[in-house]
Amino acid sequence: DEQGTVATAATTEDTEWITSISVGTPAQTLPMDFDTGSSDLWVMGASTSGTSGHTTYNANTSTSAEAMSGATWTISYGDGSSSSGDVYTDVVTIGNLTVSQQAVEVATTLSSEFTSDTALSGLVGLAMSSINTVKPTAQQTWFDNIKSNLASPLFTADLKHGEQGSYNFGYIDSSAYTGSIYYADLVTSSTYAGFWSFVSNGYSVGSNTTTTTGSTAVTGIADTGTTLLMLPDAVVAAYYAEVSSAVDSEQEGGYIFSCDATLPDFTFNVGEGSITVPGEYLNFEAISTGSSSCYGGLQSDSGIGISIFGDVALKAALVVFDSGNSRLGWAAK
Ligand SMILES: O=C(CN1CCCCC1)Nc1ccc2c(c1)OCO2
Repeated sequence: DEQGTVATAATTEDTEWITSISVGTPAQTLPMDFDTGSSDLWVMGASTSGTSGHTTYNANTSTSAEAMSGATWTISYGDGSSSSGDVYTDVVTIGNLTVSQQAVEVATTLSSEFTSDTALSGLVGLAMSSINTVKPTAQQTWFDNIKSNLASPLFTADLKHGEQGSYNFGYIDSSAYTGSIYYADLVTSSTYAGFWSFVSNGYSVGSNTTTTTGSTAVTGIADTGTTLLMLPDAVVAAYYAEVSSAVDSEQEGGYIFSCDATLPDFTFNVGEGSITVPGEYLNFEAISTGSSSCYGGLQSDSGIGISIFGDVALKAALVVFDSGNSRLGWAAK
């Protein structure tokens, strides 16, 4: 009945959270992006071009590494980034929990988004193994491999605004949240199968004084690998209608507003309850260094096909990825 916890820390502007894992024997420590929106654990290889400045994984120096002959993988993400390569199995330890034969996908090709992001060595996919990209045989995620050893078949994400957070495996830390955990069942329809997906049946803009509420039902995914909160046009327009300086900028590819604007809170329903994202989380960053125009943390999901509750929303909550009960839990903190 194992339990584990691992610290995670955001890069500048809360753009991505980096979490260290150990791979191989002797252990190679790698800074990774834990991504509940995908299901491949991949690492930059020591001999891969474009990895200078990165910490990389060398299967040749790991006595526990074994090549998975004939296996390959290739993945592309919603932001247009991509990577591909071959596959080994090796020992992978996260927060003192060890999977002895984890599929470790080694990148031999990397898009520029990854070669230029020297903060990370790869990704730990934490969505369902059904969407793992390894061929000819899809591989299990690290979580699916460790799950049966855990006290409870779940993990939690506790990302924080501008400070260190944590991922816990096998238990819910009762001191990490306030009030109740509100649960929503996973959505199993084809578009959402494979993701930590749920339906939010309403939202409101602003704190309890002036609020506009909407009954738009939003079906989205809890995605630690996506920075922003990406919701349907109608919801996003209703939010920015309360921000007098906001405009939907073609040039910037989304809503921008005056950096000194006081932004309203954004509240979305989950099950019997709701989660409130503080207005300050919805000012993502200046559109350029020193600019007085800022880019919104809430943007439209048009063109994506699904709504995404990314880090802007996740850091307002303790989020429970409850595999055992096929549900997602959200609690204030
Ligand atoms: O691509 C991602 C997340 N992805 C996680 C792995 C690292 C690279 C970024 N999110 C995303 C998903 C849909 C999108 C989008 C971004 O921009 C427009 O549509």
